[in-house]
Amino acid sequence: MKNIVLIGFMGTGKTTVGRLLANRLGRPFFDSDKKIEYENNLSIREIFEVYGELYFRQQEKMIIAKLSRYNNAVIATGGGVVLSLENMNNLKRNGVIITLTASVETILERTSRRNTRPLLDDFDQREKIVNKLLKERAELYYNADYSINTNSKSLQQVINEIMFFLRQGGYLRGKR
Ligand SMILES: Nc1ncnc2c1ncn2[C@@H]1O[C@H](COP(=O)(O)OP(=O)(O)O)[C@@H](O)[C@H]1O
Ligand SMILES: O=C(O)C1=C[C@@H](OP(=O)(O)O)[C@@H](O)[C@H](O)C1
Ligand SMILES: [Mg+2]
Repeated sequence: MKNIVLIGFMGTGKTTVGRLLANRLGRPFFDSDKKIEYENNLSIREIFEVYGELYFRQQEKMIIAKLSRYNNAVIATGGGVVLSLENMNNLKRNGVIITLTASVETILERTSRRNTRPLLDDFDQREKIVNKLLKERAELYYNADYSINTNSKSLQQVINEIMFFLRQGGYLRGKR
């Protein structure tokens, strides 16, 4: 069975939704950021601080290439995965791609709970940075099989919507 791959901006819910969806489907779950942290024995924040973003993007490419060879998994990606066409081609080869979206307001609210995202460190500039990055990336997030606006939807609602799409698309082979 194809992998189910979640893409989208920071704070749209990829990591949280991915884990719950994998539970619901009884499939293995992988988060590319978690894998990068594990393989480097450093947090994403530390990787950015010590080695810089370029190194992080190289690590991300390697991990995405690896995860893309899996089957039947749910894969949550980092928000910048779309910046590389190579990443997207790898993920698409054996995956159905679902984009999660949210408004700037929702993104700011959800990403303010934990400061684990080095790109959003500058507190006073966060709204500006989110707007700028969204502008640069918005089009890239269209590169998907399905898209869900998660604004004012509960996690359960988002997961139900994904399940509906997967069933309709025949991605679940008649399973619940
Ligand atoms: N639909 C939702 N409703 C309410 N909170 C959400 C929703 N989706 C995600 N969150 C919360 O937003 C925060 C960021 O979610 P996360 O899964 O880390 O996003 P991402 O991996 O896309 O950056 C978490 O605290 C998570 O619980
Ligand atoms: O958008 C980005 O460039 C990033 C998103 C983060 O993941 P989440 O989207 O899960 O927050 C993480 O990969 C890193 O901080 C860079
Ligand atoms: Mg995440």
